[in-house]
Amino acid sequence: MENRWGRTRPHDDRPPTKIKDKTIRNMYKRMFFHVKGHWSLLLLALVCLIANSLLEFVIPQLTRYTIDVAIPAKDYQVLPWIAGGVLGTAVLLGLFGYWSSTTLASVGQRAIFDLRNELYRHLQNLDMAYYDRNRTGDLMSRVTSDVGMLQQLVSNGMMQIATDLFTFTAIALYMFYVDWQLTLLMLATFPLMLFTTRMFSKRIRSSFKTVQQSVAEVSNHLQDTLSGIRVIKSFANEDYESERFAVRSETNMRANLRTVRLRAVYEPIIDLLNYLGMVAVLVFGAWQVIRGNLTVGTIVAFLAYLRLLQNPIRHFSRILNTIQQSAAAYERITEVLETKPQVTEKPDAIPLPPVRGHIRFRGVGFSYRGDVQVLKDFNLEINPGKVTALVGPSGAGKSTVAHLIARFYDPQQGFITMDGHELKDITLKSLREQMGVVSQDIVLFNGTVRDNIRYGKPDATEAEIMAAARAANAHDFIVSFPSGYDAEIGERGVKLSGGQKQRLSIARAILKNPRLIVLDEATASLDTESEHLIQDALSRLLAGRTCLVIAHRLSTIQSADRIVVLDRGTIAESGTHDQLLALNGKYRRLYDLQFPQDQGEPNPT
Ligand SMILES: Nc1ncnc2c1ncn2[C@@H]1O[C@H](COP(=O)(O)OP(=O)(O)OP(=O)(O)O)[C@@H](O)[C@H]1O
Repeated sequence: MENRWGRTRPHDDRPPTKIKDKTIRNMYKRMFFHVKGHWSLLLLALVCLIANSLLEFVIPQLTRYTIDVAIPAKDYQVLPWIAGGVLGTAVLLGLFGYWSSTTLASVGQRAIFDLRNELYRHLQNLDMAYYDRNRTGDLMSRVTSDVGMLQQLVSNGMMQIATDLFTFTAIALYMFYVDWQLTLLMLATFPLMLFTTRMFSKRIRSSFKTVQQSVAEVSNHLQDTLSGIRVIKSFANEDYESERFAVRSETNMRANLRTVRLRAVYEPIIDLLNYLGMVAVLVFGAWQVIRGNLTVGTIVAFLAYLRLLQNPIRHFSRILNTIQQSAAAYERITEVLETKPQVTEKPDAIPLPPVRGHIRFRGVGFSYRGDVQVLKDFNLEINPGKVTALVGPSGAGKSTVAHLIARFYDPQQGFITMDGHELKDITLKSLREQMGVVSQDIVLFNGTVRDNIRYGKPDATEAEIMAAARAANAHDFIVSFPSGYDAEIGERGVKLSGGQKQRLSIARAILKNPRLIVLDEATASLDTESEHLIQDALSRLLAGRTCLVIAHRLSTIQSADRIVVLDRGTIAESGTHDQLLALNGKYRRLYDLQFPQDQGEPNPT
């Protein structure tokens, strides 16, 4: 299934997709669903917020009492009580405020913790085709900055709306009770505020989506260029890359400026409408006081309540930003979460019994993107305990065969069996656990040498780790490091030479001790010494197992039990080295190309 959101386009000038109100509703549902384990905390926060709203009533009432009762009655005794009442209320407001914000923050953090982990788990389970379509930087920004946006929503926006509604209704009802005419007059500005808010919210929301997309572009660029910094330096392209980065940063800056401009217009309009409400209360209220219908204290209290009533609207403009930002982020997160992996396990998939390694491809047809057929009616048998080598020109489909065995992709036609079980019928874990893949693209993780060797068997003992390192001819160079097995290797093993990295990856595979080995041979040429050590390590790795060797150089596979020559997705020839040479076909031509000096004579090495 093609993910319509999957690909991000650099320099995308198209207007951002509009976020629907439904997205916001779903987001709220989802965030509440995520905090459902923490209802008690949420309830506590709600109680504190309601207490806060109720306490807001107290100070204006005390003010009204002072002006209307205490001052005319010259009641000195009551003043310390009023002072105490105001200060006490302020202290309580502070306490409830503290409790509500800390509880909300902890609910928010937990909801985000769950969501981020779910997202990461989902990403881990998506298939390779998904990673072919999507860029790493973009996915990274979804797990980091987009999830962070939602955090804002959970801890600031979500409950604030509930309490604002509560405060608003309580105060409005009270004011109606005291003076309905004044209240109606005051509320006349609110429809205008709502209309303005709605009008701006749409624009702000879509401009936030542009901001998020531009963050993803920046992140993509960073990921590509920082991990490929060697290439950039070797081409002396630092300035060129800096310029390309500046272009992406500029898109981000412009998108941010647009949102700032929108808010800069929106907020003063709301303030103006607020003042309009105040003018109405002041003028109409004063007129009522002059006519003797209202007391001065009531007007003062009314003005204080007006501020409280307007607070939710003012908050709303701030929360609006958070909501818009989070909705944009939420949409990008759900795009990932709703993507179903194409390579899935059947509900009744069985674990593969201890593998012998009898692999059969039957009428397999495969293409990566549906346009170019990489394998066509492909039939291959790999015998257990034997070394089968795949050779052929670049792009013939050799690595694809290995990808299909590991079930990184599923074929569109035909089927593949392992010891008689169709791959689709067995669990992915049991298949991959019994395979060792040693690839030309060696990935070592940041950590110590020991951590990297142990990756295939996390519970390995020290003795097992060292035995594997010895078998891979890696022990000697490891102990020559000042901290030996505890030596930290940099990101992707940059502190090691190419040959050392290969030997570590062989040690990792030897320790895992799989029955089936897929060896995607390195094309990089190494010095003779290193080459010899690696070949020696490999022969130990392959001994007694079922092996599929994807060979780029023919020198290393001449002793294979069977050599299969691939050409444009089909098998052109197969047999032993000598049989194939005698056939005088494609293998012979490949061989003569690589060893022009021994025309006709098999190379004994
Ligand atoms: N992830 C992918 N998405 C799309 N097309 C791909 C992908 N991987 C490989 N291909 C295409 O499939 C074809 C076979 O590729 P494959 O890597 O299997 O060839 P190969 O024989 O291993 O080549 P080489 O010897 O150069 O590694 C090539 O045309 C390649 O461009």
